[in-house]
Amino acid sequence: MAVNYKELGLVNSKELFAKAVAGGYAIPAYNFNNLEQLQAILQACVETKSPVILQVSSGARKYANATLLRNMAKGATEYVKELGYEVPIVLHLDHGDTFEICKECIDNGFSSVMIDGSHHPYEKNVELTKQVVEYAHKHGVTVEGELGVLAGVEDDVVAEESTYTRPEEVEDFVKRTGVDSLAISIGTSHGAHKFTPAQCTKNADGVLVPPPLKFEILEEIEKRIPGFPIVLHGSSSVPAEHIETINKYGGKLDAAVGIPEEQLRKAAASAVCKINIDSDGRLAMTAAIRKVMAENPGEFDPRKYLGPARDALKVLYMHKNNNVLGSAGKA
Ligand SMILES: O=C(CO)COP(=O)(O)O
Ligand SMILES: O=C[C@H](O)COP(=O)(O)O
Ligand SMILES: [Zn+2]
Ligand SMILES: [Zn+2]
Repeated sequence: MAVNYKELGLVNSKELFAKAVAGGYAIPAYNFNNLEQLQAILQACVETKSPVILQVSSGARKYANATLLRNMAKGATEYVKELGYEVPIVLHLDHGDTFEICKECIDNGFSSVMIDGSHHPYEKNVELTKQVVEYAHKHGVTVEGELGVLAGVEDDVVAEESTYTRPEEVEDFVKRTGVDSLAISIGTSHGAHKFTPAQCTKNADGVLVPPPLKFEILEEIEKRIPGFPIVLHGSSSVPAEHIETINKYGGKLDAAVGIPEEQLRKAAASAVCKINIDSDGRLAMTAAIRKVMAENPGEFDPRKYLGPARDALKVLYMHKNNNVLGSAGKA
């Protein structure tokens, strides 16, 4: 039996995006796969009074099970009330790649889906996206499409190099598909290894600074579809402190450089109204777990390392909402 998102207390992204574009901030889209990640996201968003998009990838769906996920989302809407502030929650499919997976999510309580047809030729992308939009809109579900390909790994697909979004395509794509938001490629990429040190320069403090995002492409896109909600994937900043902690306690993560927060702030102030962050959370969790494991080798109660991991995640998400995305206080 199909379950509509409204029965779970969720909202779609329509109104949140309109406010975010007008207000010059971005809604956080944080990926989750388990209980601790969900708790951290919700606690952080309630404390900062930020709307939130809970993102689930195909891999996360396989990992967590559709029935459990649906009930976790329902639990999320009740949990935030218990925490004392009812922030709006969107349950979003991240990188859906077929009509079938989008339909399955829509029928299982998701309030928003991404159909990522960007790996197909343009006309096929239009056709696939339009098919998803037609089904989704019948159920009040909002749809994110994508033009341009990000480098990095997404759901087991590895793109060696990015292909920037072609501004001359966006107007036609948005008109013909009816999508509610558009993910673009302007130099971000998925994963922790976005840039090699060789691609970066060192600033006065010795910090590696990667080449800037292609803001000129974003500006050109905004000119062609003014006020239309734009989404930025691959927006982890890869904090050096987490890399250092991971490596200090037995890990081996070399040469990981992400998107500087300054650039994300600039993007959030524009028509970019959804910023996707997953890798930073993975790093914060892993750093906390490695530290506990190394300092307490006799520990075998998962709560003793997942608890600190959850706390570290919460600190990270509060920082993003307060200082990077500008979403704090907007719920
Ligand atoms: O875009 C993402 C999820 O769709 C996540 O990007 P990061 O790997 O930079 O966190
Ligand atoms: O786009 C990629 C997201 O970070 C999700 O990653 P995943 O497919 O490993 O769950
Ligand atoms: Zn893609
Ligand atoms: Zn992504």
